[in-house]
Amino acid sequence: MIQFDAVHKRFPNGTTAVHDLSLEMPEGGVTVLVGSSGCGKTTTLRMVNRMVEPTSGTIRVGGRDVLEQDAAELRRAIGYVIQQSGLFPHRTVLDNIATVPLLLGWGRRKARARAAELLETVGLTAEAGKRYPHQLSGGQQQRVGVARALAADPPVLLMDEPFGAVDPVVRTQLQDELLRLQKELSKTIVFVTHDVDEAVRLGDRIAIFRTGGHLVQCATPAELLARPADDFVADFLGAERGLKLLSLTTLAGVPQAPAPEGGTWELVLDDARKPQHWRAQDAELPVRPLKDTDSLLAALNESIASPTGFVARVDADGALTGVTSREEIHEHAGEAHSTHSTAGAAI
Ligand SMILES: Nc1ncnc2c1ncn2[C@@H]1O[C@H](COP(=O)(O)OP(=O)(O)OP(=O)(O)O)[C@@H](O)[C@H]1O
Repeated sequence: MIQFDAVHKRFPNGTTAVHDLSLEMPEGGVTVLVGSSGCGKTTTLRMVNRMVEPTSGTIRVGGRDVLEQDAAELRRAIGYVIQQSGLFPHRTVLDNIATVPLLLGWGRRKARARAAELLETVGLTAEAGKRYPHQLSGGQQQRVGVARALAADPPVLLMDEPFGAVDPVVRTQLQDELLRLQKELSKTIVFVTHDVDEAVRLGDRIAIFRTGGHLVQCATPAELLARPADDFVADFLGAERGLKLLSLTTLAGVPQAPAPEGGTWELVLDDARKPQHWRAQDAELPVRPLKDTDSLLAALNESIASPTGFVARVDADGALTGVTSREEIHEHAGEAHSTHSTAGAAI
């Protein structure tokens, strides 16, 4: 969908922001651009909709060279979300969302109806639509930014650190929302972030840049974590690279057994067989039951916190299906790691 072919960007002051970039961003997927500050992520993103023009090389969107298209038209066909949401302060939320449809000549009624529909899609109430941007929280403003970018249903979305300015809890919620929306909409998304965890969570592919606008590696999150191309990538991914890899593997294939009885600690269930807590003679400790869709990393974490080393496993309704031991989780964690590390090694 988006193709960079030998793209260079040198600013008039002599700074090379992007160096000989060849990269394909697949249709319907999320490509995350990461790297340290000043490595050319934003410049790369902004060349897609011609907010920055390349010095040389070709960028194609949907097979068409962006330089051969009218810049304003191109921009209207590409959604753009930035960190500070970029909303117009003197327009209501609903009118902000309706901006591009109005520019496209949809007519006020149709544009507003579309905006109202999108408010709901991004989890905001109709009442929020009547407010002005400053009357919303930072997280809500970011949701409006996403709704505005989606308004004309563009096939491509460019997102430049869209969740960089909100606290970690809201950030996780916004990431979840984006993943949910993406399942429905399958947009081609280019997403810039500094945060490796965010990249691993959201990316179908991750492109890592280093200073001077050099692309070092572009791969799926699992490939990248298991087989970083060089020390720069390994350092960038951090010392917990192995643990991050476990966040990509689910508990589904890990066996479970009936909860043990008669030991020091007992798993207490309610009438619906939902785990409540671990109980000993004169102590109670919390339990965090896990579903098959939870990650091996969450399981490892819970097995360390559990007084018995057992993780309680539940079905979709939260009822106990069995337990898994710390040893079993360790063994599967090791296997998951070696599978990812050796997969493709023979290619
Ligand atoms: N308009 C400009 N004129 C001159 N130099 C620029 C311009 N825009 C960006 N640069 C330089 O180009 C390089 C890449 O900038 P860019 O904003 O693309 O990096 P980035 O990876 O997005 O950084 P950050 O993560 O800090 O946002 C930097 O050295 C920056 O100072």
